[in-house]
Parts: sequence; C-alpha cells; structure tokens
Amino acid sequence: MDYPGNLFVVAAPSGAGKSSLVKALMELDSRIQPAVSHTTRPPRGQEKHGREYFFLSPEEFDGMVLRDSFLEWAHVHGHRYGTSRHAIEERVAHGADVILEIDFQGAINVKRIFTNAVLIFILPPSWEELRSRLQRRGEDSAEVIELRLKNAASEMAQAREFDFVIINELFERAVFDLKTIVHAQRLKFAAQRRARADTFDALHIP
Ligand SMILES: Nc1nc2c(ncn2[C@@H]2O[C@H](COP(=O)(O)OP(=O)(O)O)[C@@H](O)[C@H]2O)c(=O)[nH]1
Ligand SMILES: Nc1ncnc2c1ncn2[C@@H]1O[C@H](COP(=O)(O)OP(=O)(O)O)[C@@H](O)[C@H]1O
Repeated sequence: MDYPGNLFVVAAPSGAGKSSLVKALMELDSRIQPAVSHTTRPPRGQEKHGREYFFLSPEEFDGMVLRDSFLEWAHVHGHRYGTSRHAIEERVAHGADVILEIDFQGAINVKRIFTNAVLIFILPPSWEELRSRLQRRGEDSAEVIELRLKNAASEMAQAREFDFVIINELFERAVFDLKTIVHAQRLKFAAQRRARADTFDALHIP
C-alpha cells in the first residue's frame, strides 16, 4: 500500500522500555502521533481508557473482530490486543507520521500491509536488567512478570525480522537512536518522493 505518511512500529519484550522511549520521542517530536490499541487486558494503576489503550471486554473485542475493525490483532501474554484500521489508515493517508507499540506478530502483519513501515525492536541490556525493570515498574504481579519473562525469549528471537534493533541500556542514548531512525526515514522518504516526481517530469506525465 502506498501512502504519504510514515509508519513506525516499535516492539519489545515487556519491560524493555518501549513505552518510555516512545513517550520520550513524542515529547521531542510533535509530528509523531501515537495509535492507541484496543485490549482485553485490565488497566494498570494510572492507565486511562483511550490514552494507553481502549480497554474492552472480550465480547466487545469479539464484536470488533467480527466487524473487521482491526488491521491486525494478536494474543499476547494471555490477553488480546488489536490495532484498529481507523487508528492508522486515514492518518497515514493524510500524511501523518504514526507510531505503533505492538508485539512482534502484529509488527510483521503490519509490514505485510504497509510495506514501507519501519520496524524497530527494543532489547534490554541483559536478562537481569529486564527482570529488575519489570519488578521496579511495580505494575504486575510476580506471576504476570514470570509469564512475561518466559515469553521474552521467543519474542527476542524475532528481532532479526526487524529493520532496526536498539539496545535500551542508557535511556538517553536509546532515545537518540530512535530519533535518528525517525529522522533518517523522513529523509529517505522525501528523497524517494522527489525521485518519483522527477521521473514523472522527465516523462512529461502531469
Ligand atoms: N499485536 C498487537 N500487540 C499489541 C497491541 N497493543 C499492544 N500490544 C503488545 O502487547 C504486549 C503487552 O502489552 P502491555 O500489556 O501493555 O505490556 P508491556 O509490554 O509491559 O507494555 C506488548 O508487546 C505490546 O506491544 C496491538 O494493538 N497489537
Ligand atoms: N534505559 C533504562 N534504564 C533504566 N530503566 C528504564 C530504562 N528504560 C525504561 N526503564 C524503566 O523500565 C520499566 C519498564 O519500562 P516500560 O517503558 O514500561 O517498558 P515496556 O513498555 O517495554 O513494557 C519502567 O519502570 C521504566 O521507567
């Protein structure tokens, strides 16, 4: 699918720091718009409906699946998560730069549809640090943390399918890397559009 906006997709094992990095990027770059996903997971402490996620009952989620409202959806850590078509299609068609925070299955599915999407995988510096970030965040029970750590190994094996991998050790360094990727993509995209326009001019196509 060809579209005038850029689509960035960030995936990571739980606790690697993707929400913090995406939030920091958006504070530095007002052109980036988040896409709010839908989930059947219950909200954590400070999370608000419509801000971090649209929190749905399983029946409401089923309804959206039946109406074909999702661009992609997946089972992750025992819950369902989905990106609505509405959250992306219209916005990138109007030239917005949209960022998605979704799991690797969703990222790969999005790339099949939006072939120019830029896939970025965030890795923690070590297993110990991943565990301690999940514990320090203090939002999940010990059982939920164990499930997320168990799933992290297979998630990390998918990093090679992504366009870029960022190791989130020093936070400021990782934000800089993310910003650089976004900037490079915009330059590449602008150059491609210019090259296309030149071809049209050379062929005298209006
Ligand atoms: N496929 C897919 N995955 C999603 C979506 N929204 C969130 N996720 C992923 O679901 C996983 C769990 O998210 P969450 O419960 O917020 O925990 P977190 O990983 O600790 O931030 C993460 O890998 C998210 O990136 C979505 O719309 N589609
Ligand atoms: N580079 C970093 N160094 C230390 N702690 C970090 C770093 N990046 C994120 N964190 C912390 O780790 C925890 C998990 O980060 P979060 O953004 O919620 O991860 P994710 O969205 O990938 O699950 C949070 O408490 C966050 O403040």
